[in-house]
Amino acid sequence: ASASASFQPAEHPLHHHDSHSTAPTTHAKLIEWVRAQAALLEPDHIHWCSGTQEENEAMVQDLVQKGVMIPLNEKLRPRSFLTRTDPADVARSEGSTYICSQNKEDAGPTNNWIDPQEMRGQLEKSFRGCMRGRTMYVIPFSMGPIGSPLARIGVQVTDSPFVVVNMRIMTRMGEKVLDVLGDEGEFVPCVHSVGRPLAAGEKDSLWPCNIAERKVVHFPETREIWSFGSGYGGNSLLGKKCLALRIASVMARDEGSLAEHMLILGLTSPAGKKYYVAAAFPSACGKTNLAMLQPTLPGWKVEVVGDDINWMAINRKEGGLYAINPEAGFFGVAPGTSSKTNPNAMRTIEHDTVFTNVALTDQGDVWWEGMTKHHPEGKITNWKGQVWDSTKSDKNMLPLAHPNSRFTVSLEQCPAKDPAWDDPNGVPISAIIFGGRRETTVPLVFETKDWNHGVLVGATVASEKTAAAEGSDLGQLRFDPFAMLPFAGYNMGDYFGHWLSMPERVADPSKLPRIFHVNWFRKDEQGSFMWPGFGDNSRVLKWIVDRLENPEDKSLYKSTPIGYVPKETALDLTGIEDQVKGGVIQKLLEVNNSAYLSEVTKAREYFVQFGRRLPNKLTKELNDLEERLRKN
Ligand SMILES: C=CCn1c(=O)c2[nH]c(Cc3ccc(NC(C)=O)cc3)nc2n(CCCC)c1=O
Ligand SMILES: [Mn+2]
Repeated sequence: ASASASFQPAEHPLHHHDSHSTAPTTHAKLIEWVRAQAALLEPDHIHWCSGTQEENEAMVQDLVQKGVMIPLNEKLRPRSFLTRTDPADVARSEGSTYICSQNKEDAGPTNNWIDPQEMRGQLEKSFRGCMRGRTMYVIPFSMGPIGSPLARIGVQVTDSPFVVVNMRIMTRMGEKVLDVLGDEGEFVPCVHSVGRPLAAGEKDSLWPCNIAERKVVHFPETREIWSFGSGYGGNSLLGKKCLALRIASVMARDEGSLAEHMLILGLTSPAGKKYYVAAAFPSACGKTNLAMLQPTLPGWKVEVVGDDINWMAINRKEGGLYAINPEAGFFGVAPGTSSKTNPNAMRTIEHDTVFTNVALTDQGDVWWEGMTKHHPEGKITNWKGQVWDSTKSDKNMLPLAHPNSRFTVSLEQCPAKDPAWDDPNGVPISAIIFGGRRETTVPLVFETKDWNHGVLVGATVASEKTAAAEGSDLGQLRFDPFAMLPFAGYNMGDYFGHWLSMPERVADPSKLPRIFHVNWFRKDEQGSFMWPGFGDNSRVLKWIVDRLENPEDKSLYKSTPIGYVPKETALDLTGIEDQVKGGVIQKLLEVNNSAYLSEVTKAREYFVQFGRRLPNKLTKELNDLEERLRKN
């Protein structure tokens, strides 16, 4: 850890407190770092989290008693709770998220940057004394199975017990991590505060936060994370986006591995053969739904290793890339989740789940838009705590659940978890899928020609701005390279370069995963979706497996300027013939060269911002694509 990198606090004696749990006796470096934070933050108490069930129950009871966590109906949803945030603290705050590398160019044009010394001054002002009247919880946590060679350890100090409860679900947290850390072990130092010191006797609010001074700051060279003023998910559970993506992507660049915003799923064919697939999608593409897919194709099985983050490293013994899900839980978007769209998610959250900003029924259960076709009967309390009456249907109380409302639940209790979900050695990745949300132009699925072409496709992942989001520039592309736009911890041009460097790092490049692109969202002239999606996406997964198994089989694909596209006869459409009849499949698999030439133009425009940091190999891939499109 870069304990020394934290502020040089004025030498305050560490307040001697009746800490509820005992501080570790060894781990000198960790103790020193905690002392330095306590001297800066000036908490009234320090509590070293053990991670035990007893400790968790005590914290939950305390939060229930305060009204921060509302117990749900014990019969309908046992040991589950609802928490409402401050309406101003409902999502990641991208505008106040910073990558403070030594020099601005290393953060790159897609990240906010402030001079690190300037930022340290700002943080010093915000953090000094901010935990007065509160308890500083010390959370040792492992991202990845404890002791796994692919895992990384962090230690977070926070003044939010709600954060502790959620970190216990989302990470491997507590004393057992310290045993692995040992005396000299490296850990990522994470400092978090809601930014609301309490005066003696002052009553705490249900959701303390400090929106005016909210900031989430990363110092990549020293691998530090500082988050102030927000209690919300991605801003406060620092193992997730901050460590597992922004800091880990910098570590991966330096170590020759990959830290990606990807789901990992296990796919078993009717023949009983098992493949592991990773996939990156921009938001609103249903990444969690794919991770837990219930295939409609008979005999096919999908099991989930992870739905959000993927750490892949070269396996020297076996060759190729092996992946772990560094997380131990799901922090899923609730709206749109139903027994139709994701039955496995609905079964996972039947108990021991923490819900944030969903609606509360008069039965004491949760509800959100899309869970059922219609609002449930009776009175429902919306995410702001206002009571909505289905007979009056007052519009300005909608939506009842916030669009970014979440469920926090342990992966352990998912009925579709893969047997290797927590295998410390990771799982071998056979295919990487990139996806976009495109109503036009992009076919249902295609395979890229080789790794470098695959990197170009990853770099040009995009979603059309949906009517809802952007009124005017409909059909405009919103690029989200590798779905990492808010999460790459360094210059995006260099990030592309790192992906392009992988073939030189492995002994046998043919063992690298094959790269595909999918698009579930094509619409016809009437504006209806052409592809049934959901469980029927298993037909695309089957084609991908067929391609992995029989790369020479010419009946499976046609070669096009953008890559290998299924021959229509190569897609197993058993049972959905009616839904895709009348030329729909031909449209879904068609490659329109002139339409793709405008894709090339848009990509060139997008890449201008990376200047000389854009790898030449990527420019070459784009030029080759353009040449192929012009020739045909
Ligand atoms: C594994 C599933 C992936 N997937 C999809 O494959 C998918 N496809 C669509 C578009 C669509 C919507 C409705 C229907 N059908 C009916 C009956 O409404 C079909 C396709 N929406 C989809 N969604 C939901 C996106 C918002 C998060 C989705 O998650
Ligand atoms: Mn995500």
